[in-house]
Amino acid sequence: MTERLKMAAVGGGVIGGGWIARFLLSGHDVAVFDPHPDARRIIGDVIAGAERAWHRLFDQPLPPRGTLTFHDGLEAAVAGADWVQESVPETLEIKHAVLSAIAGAAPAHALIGSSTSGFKPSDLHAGIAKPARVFVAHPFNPVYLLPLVELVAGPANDDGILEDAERVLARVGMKGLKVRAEIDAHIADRLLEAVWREGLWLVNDGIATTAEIDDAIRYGFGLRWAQMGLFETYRIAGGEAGMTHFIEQFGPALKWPWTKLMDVPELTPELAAEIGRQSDEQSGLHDLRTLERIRDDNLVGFLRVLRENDWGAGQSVAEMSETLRGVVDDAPRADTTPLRLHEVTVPQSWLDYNGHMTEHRYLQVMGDATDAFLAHVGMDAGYRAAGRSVYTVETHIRHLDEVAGDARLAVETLVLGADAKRLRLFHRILDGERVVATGEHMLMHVDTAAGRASPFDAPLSDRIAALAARHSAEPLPDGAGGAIRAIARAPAAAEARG
Ligand SMILES: NC(=O)C1=CN([C@@H]2O[C@H](COP(=O)(O)OP(=O)(O)OC[C@H]3O[C@@H](n4cnc5c(N)ncnc54)[C@H](O)[C@@H]3O)[C@@H](O)[C@H]2O)C=CC1
Ligand SMILES: C[N+](C)(C)CC(=O)CC(=O)[O-]
Repeated sequence: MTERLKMAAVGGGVIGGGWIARFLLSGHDVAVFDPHPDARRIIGDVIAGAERAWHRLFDQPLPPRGTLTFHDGLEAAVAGADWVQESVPETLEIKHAVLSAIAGAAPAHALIGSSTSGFKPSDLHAGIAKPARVFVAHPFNPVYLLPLVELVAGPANDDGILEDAERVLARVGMKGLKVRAEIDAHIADRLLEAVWREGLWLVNDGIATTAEIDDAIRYGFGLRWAQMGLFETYRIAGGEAGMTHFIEQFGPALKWPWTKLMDVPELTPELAAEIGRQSDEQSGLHDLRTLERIRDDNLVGFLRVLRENDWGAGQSVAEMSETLRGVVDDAPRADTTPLRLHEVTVPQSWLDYNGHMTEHRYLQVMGDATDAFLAHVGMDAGYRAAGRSVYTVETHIRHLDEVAGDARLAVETLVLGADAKRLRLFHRILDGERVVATGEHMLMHVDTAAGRASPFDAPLSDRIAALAARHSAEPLPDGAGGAIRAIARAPAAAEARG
């Protein structure tokens, strides 16, 4: 049984809303305090966008959402919480008042993270009577998609608090990065501020528009940064001689007066208005929700590729996918007959020239459903590392109906038979109520080192046998055991000539 955590969110704006969505979609309960009169609607919109993005990111059933409650007072929201996330405006006065109230009302074991972008833990602690449980947990927007959280503690914190925080964050798919020492703006905002400062100068000096600066990022180095960051990218840029050569070649330029990093242009009303005008010209054809959707779809695409390549943030997504499977396996629906273990939203890139899901994607959906089944019966990385796996030796697919982009597909799975070494699975792909395909698959258990068939190991064999026995009470599904329909073959060439 996976323990459901009790989360509290104080502040539910851009960042608080993102935390709330991530917690809920991971299956944990969230209690919210935000005095904004529209807080429920604003948070509801963020959750809807986040759920849409998660359906595109994770090709599997999501656990039932946790319970969301709104409270009129901060004390009621944080009562009984395991984790409280503070995301109120970035003003030290407000942070002190709110964090003091949280630390006074939350249980002694609660972890209290502040989303602050720039304040050090000691800045926060200076205005709090009970600072030991309050630390910096700085996320990135959109919080429900980007895994990073910078974790910073100060001298007043309990020992080991960041390690505890890391463990909780891993359960909601986030990567805690412990910052070794307190500094203003942690690590990432130092870097972001440097680029932001330079961007403001380039607009101020009339060198580039907001759109041109964004193009300079998104068509070039921004793409590199998402997957390798700064130093690994430059190591490669040093060629065969590597990083040392890169520094020799480009290091001296750092002393040239290229940048204006120590200064910031006067943010006059005129400059702010000009940046606003350029930004409207660049992005004003899309409303905020459309821009958020475009951003989320692009991020999901990157994350999916990084996951396929087992690289960077994609590893966090893969780990979260396993965590979510665990949560779903605890839910009653995992025991239904037939099993429903796999769901996927059809990306536009899966469509063919007819505008329908192309044929090999049907097999991909079935293959992923088979993997979900194998995980369900206990075939995990440890089992495979011990030299045991399954190979598919035969497949018969019936393509029954068209599937459009963005369709949410679910797969029902029956065990039609099993013996010591073989497993016969039957999948039905459903688009709502419509059966759009069926697939029947024979899988062979193998000893991968010896390269030959071998019996399933216990307890996998017992779980498969139990499911096979339960599923044998079901009528044989339509299409099971079928072969491709015969049509008359053309006469042989010689006969045709005669
Ligand atoms: N917006 C961003 O890109 C990022 C912001 N952050 C940090 O997150 C925190 C929040 O920023 P945003 O979400 O952008 O601000 P926001 O203005 O969107 O949201 C702040 C929310 O706090 C609520 N609030 C105000 N006083 C409150 C109180 N006393 N108790 C409870 N709720 C209260 C407001 O009603 C509002 O909904 C800040 O510390 C900021 O530095 C961190 C990462 C990125
Ligand atoms: C602008 N900002 C300092 C609030 C940005 C962040 O803190 C992180 C982000 O999401 O870019």
